[in-house]
Amino acid sequence: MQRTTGYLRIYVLDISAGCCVSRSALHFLSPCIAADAMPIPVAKKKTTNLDLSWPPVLVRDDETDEERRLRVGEEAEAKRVSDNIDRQLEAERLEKRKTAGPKILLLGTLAVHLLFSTALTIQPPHLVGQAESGKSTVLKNFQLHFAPKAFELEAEVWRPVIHLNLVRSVNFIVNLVLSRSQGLRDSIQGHQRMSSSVISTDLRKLCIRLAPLRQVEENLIKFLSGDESPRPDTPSGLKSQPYHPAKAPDISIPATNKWKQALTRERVSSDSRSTRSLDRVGDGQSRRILAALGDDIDALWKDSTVQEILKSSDIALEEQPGFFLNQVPRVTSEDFIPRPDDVLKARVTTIGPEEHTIVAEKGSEKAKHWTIYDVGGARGQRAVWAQFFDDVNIIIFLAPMSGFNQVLAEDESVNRLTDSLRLWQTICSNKLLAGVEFVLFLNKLDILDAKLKSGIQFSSFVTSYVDKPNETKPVAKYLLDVFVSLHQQYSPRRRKLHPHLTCAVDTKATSSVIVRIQETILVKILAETNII
Ligand SMILES: Nc1nc2c(ncn2[C@@H]2O[C@H](COP(=O)(O)OP(=O)(O)OP(=O)(O)O)[C@@H](O)[C@H]2O)c(=O)[nH]1
Ligand SMILES: [Mg+2]
Repeated sequence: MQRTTGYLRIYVLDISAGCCVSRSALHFLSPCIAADAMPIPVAKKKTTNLDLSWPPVLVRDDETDEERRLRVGEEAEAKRVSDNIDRQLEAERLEKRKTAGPKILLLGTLAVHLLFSTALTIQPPHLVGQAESGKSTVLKNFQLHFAPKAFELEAEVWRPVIHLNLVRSVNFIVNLVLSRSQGLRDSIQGHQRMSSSVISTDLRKLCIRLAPLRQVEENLIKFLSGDESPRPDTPSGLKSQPYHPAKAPDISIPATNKWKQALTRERVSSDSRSTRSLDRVGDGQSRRILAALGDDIDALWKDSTVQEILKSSDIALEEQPGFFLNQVPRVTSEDFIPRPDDVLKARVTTIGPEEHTIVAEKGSEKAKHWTIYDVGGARGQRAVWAQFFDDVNIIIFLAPMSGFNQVLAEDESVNRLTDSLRLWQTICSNKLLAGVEFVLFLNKLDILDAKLKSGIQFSSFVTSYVDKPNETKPVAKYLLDVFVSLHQQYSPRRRKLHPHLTCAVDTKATSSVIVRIQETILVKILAETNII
């Protein structure tokens, strides 16, 4: 229904027999029905000429006593039904109110990029950019914090994703080693090449023994995308990416979590821990191959030549998403059930906005619904993101501090930290969000720490950081100050900012941050309802 200037126009009207329409809705519609659903002028001031009483009285002049008795009976019944519906609706509304919880929007740099290019018609410098800030990982932390049982039940569903993460890392290394071994062109510019003679026959043989993992990668891709046909690039968005010289490829699975739902159903409908049911679920064969090759995978990762090749190529696989090579025996064992920290480390690129409802399992929040919107980086999804602005209590913005020496995957001329700062400025200055409180996660503190400890100089990339110690604490404090001052400078009006230095894969530390976010939301709600 839509109100146009001076007219009430009904575009969709379907009141079929048995259809539940509340009295208030019928009140509103009755004049239009009487006017054959034609546009009618809406009285601007006086509406008394419209009979809005219920039930609508359509009494014939020649009505007999019997007809009157029937009509009055029908009207009484109609009123009873209508009152019932109203009561039901009110009860539903109250129930919903009881369980309705906060709404949170998770934003990281890439999502904000695209979102604002639509909402404000600003043409951002780069339309594709930085992902991996940790949005989905924070979402998992919320799930673990509020609904640990549900999280644990779902953990097994992540196993094929973790296996795919692992297999892709292995295939990446094998590609790298073989390319050296065969004297193929090294596409990593500016890095020292190793001569083919450095690769021992044993290492070459090890790589050949691991060849079946290519097929495992294909199988897991098909399995997760629900695709039966052997295509390298499935329409579902889960892509078998080409070999990249410096990075093990990510997995992209479309939003809506269909793969998870499908796998959860399979898991629930069978005893998935038995080998028979594993075959039925579909990843049984991949698991058996991985279990058989576990020792070889471990040997590959621990091989000194492999480590040397990675180091000389400036590739720190352990800092890349979806890294499981340091836990090969456990992850490749046939009875592997992922632990919460494995699930947090599992990497799937989010495509499209996802709405997640978490039903709190315990405490004062029990049965409360937390709605969290996790947005990803797909270009085609940008138009729908703006709708998530409505009604959110809090926006969590994630900026990975470890990105100071990295560039965007899709635009190598842009530093990741610069990109985060620009987007933070854009989101802070957005008028639509003037009334929304922001939680800032300066994330990946652990990776920042590892990088600085390995000798990478922060000031070489952030030249304004002069003569200060190359240590985690002062660097993190410096970044925090920069983000806070941008927020102060660009917010349309004063508002609170809740900044945190985080490591989203540390569930304990993140859990205490979530408790603080809970308190923030509570204070905000109380303030809005004038209780404080
Ligand atoms: N070491 C470390 N890894 C992290 C941290 N936060 C996230 N990660 C990892 O970084 C990877 C990317 O995180 P995601 O949560 O998938 O990133 P995202 O922002 O959702 O990325 P898109 O979905 O592509 O937009 C995952 O493998 C996480 O486990 C952190 O604080 N420390
Ligand atoms: Mg994500």
